[in-house]
Amino acid sequence: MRYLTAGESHGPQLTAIIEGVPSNLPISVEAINEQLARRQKGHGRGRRMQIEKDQVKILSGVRHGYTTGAPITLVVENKDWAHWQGIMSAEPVEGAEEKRRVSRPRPGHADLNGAIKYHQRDMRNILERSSARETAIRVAVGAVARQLLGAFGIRLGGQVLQINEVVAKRENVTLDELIARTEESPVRCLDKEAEQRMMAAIDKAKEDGDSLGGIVEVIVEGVPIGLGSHVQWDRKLDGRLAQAIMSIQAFKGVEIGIGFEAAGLAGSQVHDEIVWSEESGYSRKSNRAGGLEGGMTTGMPVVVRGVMKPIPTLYKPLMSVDIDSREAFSASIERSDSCAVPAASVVAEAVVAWEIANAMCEKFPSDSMDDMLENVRQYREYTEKF
Ligand SMILES: Cc1cc2nc3c(=O)[nH]c(=O)nc-3n(C[C@H](O)[C@H](O)[C@H](O)COP(=O)(O)O)c2cc1C
Ligand SMILES: C=C(O[C@@H]1CC(C(=O)O)=C[C@@H](OP(=O)(O)O)[C@H]1O)C(=O)O
Repeated sequence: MRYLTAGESHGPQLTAIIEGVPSNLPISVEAINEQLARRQKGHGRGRRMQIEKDQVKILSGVRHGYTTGAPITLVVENKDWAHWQGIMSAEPVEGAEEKRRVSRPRPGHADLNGAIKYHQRDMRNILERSSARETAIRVAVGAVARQLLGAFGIRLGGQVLQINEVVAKRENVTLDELIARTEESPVRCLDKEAEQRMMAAIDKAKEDGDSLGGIVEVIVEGVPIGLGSHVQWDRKLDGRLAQAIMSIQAFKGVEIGIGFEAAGLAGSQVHDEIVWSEESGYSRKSNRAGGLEGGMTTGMPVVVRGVMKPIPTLYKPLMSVDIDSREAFSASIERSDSCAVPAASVVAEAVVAWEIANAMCEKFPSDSMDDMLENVRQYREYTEKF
């Protein structure tokens, strides 16, 4: 499968074209909208989230609730477009081009590098596309991938593990419990005490005109053994997951399993011992590898973490340079979130869902669900008996 997204933050809409989704997959618009609503929540979001009420429109590739095998077009409209029509118009509109021009690049955003690279004297032309508004349509794409995974009993959830200095205590919970409890939390965190401190830290940052980052985790259960491959660099699933997470706006690091902690431990403390039983075949005593070895799934839950840096736009801006005068000025202030880590955990789930679904489609014949369901069933039987 593959997909592309298009659309500006304050343009009329975001669009995605997905190709390669098996035919005869039931698609629920409501389930896509649920994911879109999850992404809009979270303590620390800015005023834009009160304007938008993200809803998907499916414009192709689905008929009467089922995929046909044709490319699927998804659209999420920007309600804020109403306030930006002249400024963002594709046709020239007299006097509108100069309105909301950005000439003072924000440190940490794409403004300056993009302006230089694309020969743009108005950095709005960079900001509009680099904006994480684009993650809305990626969550819609991820929601289609989730529905595909669901047909094979593969499920996933996510949580926030850290915001700024506040680290959540780890708890051993089932995936169902994780999903239910994070849904109730304004910061998508299981640890109630940490949740309160995270919210206080976000409020304080907002008051100070500052912003905060953090760490999110995604867990995928029910994945068959052997998705991805060891044979070629670009087929390694751990590498693809890392790219997917790093492609989310503001993500600066990725870990799989115990990740960076492995550097300080001996091999005997890291690798997961292999066991076999009559009922379930091969399994592991632990899952420090996060469900991936040699670029392939082990059948244990896939565990991926990502670190998000603090939001670049600051209401108390850092110093920058005006590209017209080249004099020192405070960076420009755009309406902004102060912390989007909880929202980003939903985005992380979406991009991970896509990569796992894509790996499923590569491993199994995937023109239609009919082919795929039968092949996955046979393969699971085979792996249990191996
Ligand atoms: C869900 C989400 C919301 C974001 N909201 C903002 C925001 O309101 N203001 C801002 O300056 N950056 C925001 N960002 C981050 C920027 O989009 C990102 O830092 C920028 O595109 C530069 O890319 P880079 O940080 O990956 O280098 C957000 C990121 C995510 C994932
Ligand atoms: C619109 C979204 O996030 C936006 C991401 C973003 C950025 O610079 O990345 C800047 C802000 O845009 P605006 O200035 O229009 O408020 C966020 O609101 C969204 O998540 O749907």
